[in-house]
Amino acid sequence: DLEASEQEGREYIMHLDKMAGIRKNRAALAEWAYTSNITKENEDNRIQVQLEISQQEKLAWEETKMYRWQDFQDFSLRRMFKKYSQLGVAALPNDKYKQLMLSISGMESNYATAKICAYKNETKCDLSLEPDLTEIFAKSQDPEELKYYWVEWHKAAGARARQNFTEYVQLDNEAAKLNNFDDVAEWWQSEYEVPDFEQQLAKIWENVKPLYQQLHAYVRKRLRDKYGEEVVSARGPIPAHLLGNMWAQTWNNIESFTRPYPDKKEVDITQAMQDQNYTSLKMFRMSDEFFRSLNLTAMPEKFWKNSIIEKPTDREIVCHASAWDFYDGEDFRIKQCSTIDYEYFQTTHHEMGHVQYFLQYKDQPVVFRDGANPGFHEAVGDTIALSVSSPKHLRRVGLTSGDAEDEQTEINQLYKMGIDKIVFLPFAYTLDLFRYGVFRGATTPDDYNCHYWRLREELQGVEPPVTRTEDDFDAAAKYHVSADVEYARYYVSFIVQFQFHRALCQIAGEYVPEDLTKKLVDCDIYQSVAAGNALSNMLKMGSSRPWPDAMEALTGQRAMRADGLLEYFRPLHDWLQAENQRTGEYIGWESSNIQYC
Ligand SMILES: C=C(C[SeH])C(=O)N1CCC[C@H]1C(=O)O
Ligand SMILES: [Zn+2]
Repeated sequence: DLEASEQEGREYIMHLDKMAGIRKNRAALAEWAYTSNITKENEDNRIQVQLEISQQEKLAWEETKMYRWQDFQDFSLRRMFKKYSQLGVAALPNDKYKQLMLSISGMESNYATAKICAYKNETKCDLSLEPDLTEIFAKSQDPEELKYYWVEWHKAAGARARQNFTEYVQLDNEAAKLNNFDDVAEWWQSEYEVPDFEQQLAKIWENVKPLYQQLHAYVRKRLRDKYGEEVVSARGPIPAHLLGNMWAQTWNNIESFTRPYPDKKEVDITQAMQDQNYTSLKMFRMSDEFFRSLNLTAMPEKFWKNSIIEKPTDREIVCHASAWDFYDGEDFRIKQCSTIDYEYFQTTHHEMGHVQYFLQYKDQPVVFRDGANPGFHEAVGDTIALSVSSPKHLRRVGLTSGDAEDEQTEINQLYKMGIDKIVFLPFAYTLDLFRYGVFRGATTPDDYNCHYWRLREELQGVEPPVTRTEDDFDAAAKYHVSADVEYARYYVSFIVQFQFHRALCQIAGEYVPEDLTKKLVDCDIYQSVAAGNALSNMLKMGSSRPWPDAMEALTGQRAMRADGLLEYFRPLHDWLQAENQRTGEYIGWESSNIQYC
């Protein structure tokens, strides 16, 4: 009868979940070994382990079909079975599975080991993306030098990945179909468990776009003032290589010469960190201390022993920052190639947020040890970093002596946050709108680069520094495209982190709507146990409930909405409108004169 089989089902799934934890631990160790020491031997071992594990997953998957779990009464039990009833890429036959793994690791190792020759010194050809090109893009104000490095990187990391990428699309779509999805786009979106996910993304963009266009217009004017009409036009897109970042995804590196009130005290946190002899370990210790001040969990001993927080000198590794759960309840790690600057100070909090989530849900069944949705996982660390980057907190830790808040300083502060958070949204939206089209077959290989730039121009208002053709494949010059990492998670994160931040600030008594002494922009939840407990209650849930339940637990809202972000940046939006009116700057952009289709 149903009762017995539900009890049998419970015993079975708890056993299967335990076995899954052991498999995931083994897979993570093999992947860590490879990405922290890129050798052919470690790549072969990683693929061998993934193949063996996929066999075991197939057997377990066959067994779950013996239970009529759809009729079970217990919500959690049904949810566990539902998740285990989806096999994933292991549904591919062995040879195709192996081919898919090879095409992805081929792209990822190409990206991680790509070396570029120095500008005006063709004999020095050992420059890496991290830290070399990243530092050049942060500091150089020479359009020709930036153009050179932009072109070389997109050749080495983008064009060279086109063949593997085309194969990956084909095989990953086959895996999607074996999981009863039309294509990978539908598979990725199923992670968000809402039927109108893509419409929600579009709605949010409509809400944020007016603010973005004002910020884009202001920045374009300031760049035109600096580089001249020949380099930056009055009404066209902004050339992508002038924005302080290889992908123009955040523009914080051009703050020093574009901020609204340049005569107000300069808040150069990178300089302050270097003057105070910050180390990578100090950044991690400070972040860990912030989480502990909220009554959240301290990093365990193994974390400090096993993490890699600086680029090794004796081997090649995947430098792109990552956080790792080894699913044994005690081994959690971060791998990143830290440099001592504001950007990596933020990244450290971002990655520590992932590990805090791992720690908070470590007692859930393995299958629920995940973010409520992928965007939630990306939002934890950033939410904490919103407090850390407030003038109040930076003064508390001695990173700025910034004068008391006045109107102009507040606009400078909101501008600094806006060129990080607002400008990121159209970039993130573009990356997965592009890949949705690719997976659906709407964008074919002979259109890949043209479609990519058409979207970037339409949504982000940027253009490539030089003509592009289909010999290029610029999308893969971004880590997540070369590493098969879905990107809508960051778009979701940059929206929900402001809903989380607002809720936490109210709980901490740091933000009181209409009370001008308790503004959202000044909020710092540091040492608020009440805020920490509220955050912990949401994080402990992992993916055991649909994400609207988790969102409601913390914010009282059940939907992701732009209102948190728009409320935070309201004063900046008003200022930008007035400023662009004053200068007569054209809002928006006409089509580019650069040939790319
Ligand atoms: C820091 C990570 C690792 Se999950 C990352 O990839 N991020 C963090 C913000 C956006 C995105 C990027 O770098 O493109
Ligand atoms: Zn992340």
